[in-house]
Amino acid sequence: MELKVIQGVMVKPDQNRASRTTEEYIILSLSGFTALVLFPFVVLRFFTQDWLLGILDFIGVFCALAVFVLVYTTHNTRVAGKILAAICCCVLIATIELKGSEQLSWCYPALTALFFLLLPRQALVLSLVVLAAIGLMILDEVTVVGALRFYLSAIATVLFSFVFAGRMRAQQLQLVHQASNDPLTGAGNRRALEQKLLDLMSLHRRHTDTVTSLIMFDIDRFKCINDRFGHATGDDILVGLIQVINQRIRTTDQVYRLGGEEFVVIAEQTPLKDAVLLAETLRTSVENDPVLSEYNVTVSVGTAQYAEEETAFEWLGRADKAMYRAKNEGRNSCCVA
Ligand SMILES: Nc1nc2c(ncn2[C@@H]2O[C@H](COP(=O)(O)OP(=O)(O)OP(=O)(O)O)[C@@H](O)[C@H]2O)c(=O)[nH]1
Repeated sequence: MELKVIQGVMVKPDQNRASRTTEEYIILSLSGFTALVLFPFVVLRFFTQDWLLGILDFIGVFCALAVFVLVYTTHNTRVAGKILAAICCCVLIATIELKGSEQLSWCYPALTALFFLLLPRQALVLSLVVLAAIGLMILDEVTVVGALRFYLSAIATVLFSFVFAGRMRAQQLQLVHQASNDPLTGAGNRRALEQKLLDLMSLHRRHTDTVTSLIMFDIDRFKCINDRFGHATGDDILVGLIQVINQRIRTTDQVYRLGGEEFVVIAEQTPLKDAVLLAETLRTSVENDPVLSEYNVTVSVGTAQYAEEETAFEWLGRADKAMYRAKNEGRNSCCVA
């Protein structure tokens, strides 16, 4: 593949950084909304000199705003989601403890919110714990029928939310997989490679002692293989090749399909000398694989360690040139940039 073709993998950091994930939008809206809803209550409590609840609501508003600022500035949703879930539960329990069963209706929005903030199972467990705690608190206050009505409706809300959140999460994971993986081989696609390179560029800027190598390889004379055995067999060979590669690389490393029959392995925390050994292992594994060898499948490989200050495009370009040297030197070999 010529350099102009891999130019498609261009890295646009600013454009990427500007976008926010769905999780960020959910937490920003929930924290902003919580602060907005609670704020009138803070004013009301202080106005009616209900100091304890006023302070409690004020803490709720303060924490919700802190979470909003945290996510807005750092894009970190994991910690923020947990903090916001904890605030939700604490404010809910404290309000019911102070004001009694008249505040029970706040359970429904608060427990539903947990499913937006945590993983479905975490939210389910926390909701049931909170409901059990509330049950103990209101034990003397409500009639058996009242308790039954509350519990049935609250548990139904929790279960509906759990099922809905579970479905949403499964669909989201499926979409993420489809958007970042090549449908034929299951390897990461160009979009995933571009994102990985973006992350690596940012990592190298922050930690200049980071060492990363890139291994690019291309099947030799794949056109002849296709012509001789058919396109369907060619497809099977691509799938088999990725299986062989996946068996040889670390579980933390990933192989990406750059296009056609050209692939890239990003070897993190791997200096050039180790990457060269890995490249040779990959080449011999393909050559000696019992299934691939039936079709005389071999690969030409180019390896390049990331050099400080270079762009992702320059890095890929060096590996690409090394790979073409391997092709020109007779194929089924490895060259280093
Ligand atoms: N079966 C199959 N073939 C593909 C796929 N993508 C690309 N190809 C084929 O890969 C072949 C690539 O051919 P070339 O770029 O000429 O390279 P080559 O024959 O491998 O020769 P060298 O790279 O010079 O060793 C073309 O025939 C493409 O049709 C695919 O998804 N499935």
